[in-house]
Amino acid sequence: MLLVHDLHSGYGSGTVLHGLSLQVRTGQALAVLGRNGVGKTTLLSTLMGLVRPRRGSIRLDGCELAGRRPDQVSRAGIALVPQGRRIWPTVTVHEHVRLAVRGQSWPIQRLYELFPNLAHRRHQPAGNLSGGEQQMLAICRALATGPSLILLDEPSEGLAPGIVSHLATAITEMVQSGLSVVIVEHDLRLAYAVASDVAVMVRGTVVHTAAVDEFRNDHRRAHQLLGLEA
Ligand SMILES: Nc1ncnc2c1ncn2[C@@H]1O[C@H](COP(=O)(O)OP(=O)(O)OP(=O)(O)O)[C@@H](O)[C@H]1O
Repeated sequence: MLLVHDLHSGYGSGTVLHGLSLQVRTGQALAVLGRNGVGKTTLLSTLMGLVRPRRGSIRLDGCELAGRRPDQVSRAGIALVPQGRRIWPTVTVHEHVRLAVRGQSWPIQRLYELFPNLAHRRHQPAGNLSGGEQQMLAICRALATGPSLILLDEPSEGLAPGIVSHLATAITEMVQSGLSVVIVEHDLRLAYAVASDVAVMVRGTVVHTAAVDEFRNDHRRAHQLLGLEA
C-alpha cells in the first residue's frame, strides 16, 4: 500500500504541492485528475524522488521513501512512465526491455505476452514504432524493473482513440495481476476504464476522492472540479 501524508514540494522558491495526502491500496488503480497546472506531474515526480519533498511522508508497504533518490525509490518498487515516453529512437525494442529487466516478477516473455505488437517488432529501433507502440514500450520498460506500484503520466497523450482502448486493456491486465497504479490522465474515458477510484487535485492538494462510478455520475461535482460540461 502507498500512503502519502502531508506532502509538500516544489521548484526553487515556489511551492507546488501543499500538504497533499492520498492512499493507494495494493492492486488498486487510482486516477489523479485535475485542471492544467494543479501539480499532477509534480506529484508523480515527487513520489519517484525526482523532486525532493520539503515535508511529509511517502510510505510504500511501510517503507519510508520521502527524501530517497530515484534509483532507491525504483529498487523499493515504484516505476514511473513519464509524460512524453522518453524512449531512445535508435535503440531496439528488445534492448529497451532487456536493459531495464530486474528481478523475476515480469520476465521478458510475460511482457511480450502483454504487448504482442512489441514482440513482433522487438528487433526494430524504437524510433520506427507508432506513438501507441512507443507508449506500450515505455510501460513495458517500467514493468521490467519489477515494480509493485507504477506511475503513469498522461499515457493517452497524442494517441488515437483505438490505440487508447488497447492501452486500457493492457493497464487493466496489469492491475488484475496485482500491480498498484497511479494514473494522471486528461482522457476521462481511459481514467474511468482502468481506475477504481479518483483523487481530484486543486492547487497542489487532493480536495476530493471517490469511487469512479460515484464520481462519473456526479456531473455537477466533476463540472466544478475539472471544468467539464455539466
Ligand atoms: N521543472 C519545473 N520548474 C519550475 N516550475 C515547474 C516545473 N515543472 C512544473 N512547474 C510548475 O509547477 C506547477 C505545476 O505543474 P505540473 O506540471 O505539476 O502540473 P500538472 O497538473 O501536471 O499540469 P498539466 O495537466 O498541464 O500537465 C505549474 O505552475 C508549473 O509551471
